[in-house]
Amino acid sequence: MSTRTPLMAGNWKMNLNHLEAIAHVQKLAFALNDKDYDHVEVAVLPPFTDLRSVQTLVDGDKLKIKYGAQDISAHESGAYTGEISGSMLAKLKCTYVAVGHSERRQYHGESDELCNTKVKAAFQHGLTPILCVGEGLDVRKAGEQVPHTLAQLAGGLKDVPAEQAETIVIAYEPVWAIGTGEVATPEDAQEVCGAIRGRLAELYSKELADKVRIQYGGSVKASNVAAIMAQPDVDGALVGGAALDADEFVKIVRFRDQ
Ligand SMILES: O=C(CO)COP(=O)(O)O
Repeated sequence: MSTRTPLMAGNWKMNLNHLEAIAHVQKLAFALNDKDYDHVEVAVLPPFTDLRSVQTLVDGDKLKIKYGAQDISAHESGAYTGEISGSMLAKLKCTYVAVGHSERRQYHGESDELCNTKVKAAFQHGLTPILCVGEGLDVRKAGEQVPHTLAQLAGGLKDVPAEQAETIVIAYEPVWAIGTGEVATPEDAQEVCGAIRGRLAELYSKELADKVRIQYGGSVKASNVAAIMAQPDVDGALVGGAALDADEFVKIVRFRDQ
């Protein structure tokens, strides 16, 4: 029996301004009750411009919802126009930061090397990286999803010490299943999430691998979350579109009831 607490995280992507963010988090806070948090952790990853508003709400009302950013600069500070540093995110009491989301890799050319620097920057500031990995459709069609994803995993974790790596969250997000309505089957998700855990055991130790939470992401909704969560190596979901609907996201958090 796994002792890993599932992490249900909403990646809002470039949606919801800071006023909408407040309304959305208030809806989540109103709908979720203490019991919901007994067996699951809930987090939102809003745009940078929303973080201060979300922090004020979470702090002020002592909410159990955690929050984080969708990206982090590889740099510390200085002349890096448009970048947001780890220390800025830590100052806003972010818990999580997504690193290497496929949309960053695809549209902003982020390499495994850059993701590795960002993972280290996150740890340096006490943030927990959610390292996103996963294959595109061409790789899936060639049957190369496991080696492809494991190479991204190893690249992102290069030279990351065990005491940090054991706290990381890995999000397996097959690119062909993101925003397409095309959800991977629970068996597809398990195949790669299981392989990720196996590689973590090789890179570090079995004990460490057993502690790391591995999320699945890609068209997760209330109607498919339970089957995905039933897989032994899936420890949560990174939810895009469905996280923008508070009622739907609450149902995802309550995956045991679905
Ligand atoms: O990219 C995702 C989460 O990071 C998944 O997005 P969708 O849930 O919209 O497919």
